[in-house]
Order: sequence, then structure tokens, then C-alpha cells
Amino acid sequence: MPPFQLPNELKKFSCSPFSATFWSNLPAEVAMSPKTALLLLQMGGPDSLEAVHPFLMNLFTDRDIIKIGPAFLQPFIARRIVNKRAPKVEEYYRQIGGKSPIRELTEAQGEGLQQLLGEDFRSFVAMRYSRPTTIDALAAIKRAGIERVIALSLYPHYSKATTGSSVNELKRVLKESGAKFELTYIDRFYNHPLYIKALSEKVMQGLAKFPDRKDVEIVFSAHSLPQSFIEEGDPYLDHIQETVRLVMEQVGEGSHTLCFQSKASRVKWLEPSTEATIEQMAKAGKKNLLMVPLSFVSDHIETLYEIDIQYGEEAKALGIERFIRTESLNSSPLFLQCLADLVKTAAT
Ligand SMILES: C=CC1=C(C)c2cc3[nH]c(cc4nc(cc5[nH]c(cc1n2)c(C)c5CCC(=O)O)C(CCC(=O)O)=C4C)c(C)c3C=C
Ligand SMILES: [Fe+2]
Ligand SMILES: [Fe+2]
Repeated sequence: MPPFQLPNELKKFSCSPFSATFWSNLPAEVAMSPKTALLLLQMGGPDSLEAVHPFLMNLFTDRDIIKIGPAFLQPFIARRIVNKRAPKVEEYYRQIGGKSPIRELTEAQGEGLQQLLGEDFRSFVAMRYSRPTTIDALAAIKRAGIERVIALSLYPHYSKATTGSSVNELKRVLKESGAKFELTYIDRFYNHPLYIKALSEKVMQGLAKFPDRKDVEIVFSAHSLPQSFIEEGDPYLDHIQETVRLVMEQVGEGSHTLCFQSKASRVKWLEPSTEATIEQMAKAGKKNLLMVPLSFVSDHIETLYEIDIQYGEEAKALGIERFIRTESLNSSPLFLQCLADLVKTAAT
């Protein structure tokens, strides 16, 4: 049998060898810097239309987010799925400017955070399925001579599929490279008072765009997840529900509902779907919807394409008169203060 070969798409992303020599040969910019590295963990996204296929290959070959058949077959099944899915997804990215803005937005969050925290900290980004990868980020930290790392997952609600996957990747790279850092993890912040305040501020700003807030239905739309994750003990749904409860406590009276978007496979995912919810609202005669994307802290395909374009057009066709989405947190000052508080607590 010929030796197992990585599909070409994956080779493009396996950018650095996992060898002890690679790590020991990295020159430190500053010998033993006293700084702490903030390592922002995010999903990533394609930075061009050509990068959609490799991005999807990386995602569909990650068994933390999706298990398709036995492990040794997954790269081949994934390639079939991605070959079929990529043209459709490329079109979505084309409609939002030809790429995901997630890298720039995450780097801006890192810079904002660094400014709030001062000179003792330096931020780095590790994307799970695109560049800069975890290897890129750890190599940059090593080059900067930094030994202490706070890994901050930018998913507020813990799931094995998202934060779990990024943390596993980090541990894998550390193990295989032999690199040593003093590591602290921040893996959830769904109930942090400043996160709730930042989100509530966006909801209030959104409500202010309607003539009368009493007529508005607040639709919290979280990223869906296969039901099997929840059955196996994933706390994601509990975290989402708690965020909704806490935000509504701040926002005050208001008719609201929770639904789930972006189902990506045929198994049973969390319900009701956002699409079905919008349809049901329209049938019930609602005219004003405020969409609140929940699982993401920055703009990307799920907000810019799925909510703004796809659901927006569907809502209009169904007779919804005002379909408004809350702004994503991106570099909201309150949100950056939340991240800074999380880091300060972890650093002490
Ligand atoms: C294959 C199964 C998937 C699971 C499970 C899943 C969970 C999940 N994802 C996010 C956040 C994001 N997902 C994004 C894109 C995206 N997600 C999947 C698949 C699963 N996600 C795919 C195939 C894609 C690519 C687009 C597509 O083909 O539809 C992104 C955006 C990337 C970007 O544009 O920058 C984010 C962010 C969460 C929070 C979550 C479960 C908790
Ligand atoms: Fe996703
Ligand atoms: Fe998605």
C-alpha cells in the first residue's frame, strides 16, 4: 500500500515542521521578554475566494467539530463534501466582499486589548482553520522571547466543537513541537458582566432604530450545534440560554425568542432554526424584528451574508417591514474592557 498522503489542500496549511530543531532554531527578538502573550483563539475564515476550499477542508477534517466515518477515511470524505460545498460558499463570500473579515477584526481586537492592558502584554492571533495558524502564532511568541501565554478563546459559550477544538490544537502543537510555555486558558465568558453589558448596549441601540420598541420582536440567533454534542454533556446550550436571560434582565421588558442558525450537516441540530422562526413571526403578523447574533464576537459570513442578505431577503418577501441586526461587538469599548478584565483576572 502506498504511504498515506495528506490531501493537497491540507499540505498548503501544514506550514511548519513539528520538529524540535525548528523550535530551537527560532531566534528570540529579545532574550527572555518579561511580557505576557495574549493568544486570541478564533475559528478563522478564508482571506480570498481561492482560500475557501482549503478553509473548508481544514474544518471538515477536524474531528472535534465533525466526525465523518472512521478517522482514516475522513480526509477523503471531507474532500467530496467540500468539492460540492465550496462553489456555494464561495458565492456567499463573494457577496460579502470576497473574503471573511474575521482576521482583521480579530487583530483589531488584539490591538485594542493590548492598548488597554499596557506594555506588559502583547497580542497574537491563532486561527483554527486559516492563517495565522496556532503554529504561526506560537512561533511568533517564541521569536519574541515570551514564555508566559494567556490563551483567550473568543467564543463566549464553551463548546467542544469550537473552543475545545482550538485548545486541543494548541495542546497538540505544544506536544509535537516540544515547545514550552507557561500557559493559562480562558475558555468561556458567556456570563461576564461586561460581556452582558456590551451585548445589551448593542440590543438597546438596535431597539432605538424602531419607531416603537413595544412592537419589536427580539430574535436571538445563536450558531446551531448538532444535538448529539448536548446529549454528550456539552454546556453550549446552557451557556447560550444564560446569556439570553442576563441580557434580557438588562434590556428590560421585551418580547424575545431564541433560535439557531447555520446548520451544516444532515444530523439533528439545535432547533428551532432561525429561518423557521422568521417565517413563524411573519405568519403571526409581526412586522419588526431585531436580530441579535449571539455566538460570535465579530462580523463574518454568518452575520454579513446569512442574516443581512439571506434572512433579510426572506423576511422582506414574507412581509416583515423592519428587519434590523444588532451591530457585532467587534472592537466595542465595553467588550474590550470585558476581555481586559478576563486577562487581568487570569494574570494574577
Ligand atoms: C461542520 C459542522 C459545524 C459545526 C458543529 C459548527 C459549529 C460552530 N461554528 C461556529 C462559528 C462559526 N462557524 C463559521 C463557519 C462555518 N462553520 C461550519 C461548520 C460547523 N460549525 C462551516 C462549514 C463554516 C463555513 C461556512 C459554510 O460552509 O457554511 C464561522 C465563520 C467563518 C468566517 O466567515 O469567518 C464562525 C465564526 C460556532 C460558534 C459553532 C458552535 C458552537
Ligand atoms: Fe460554524
Ligand atoms: Fe456556520
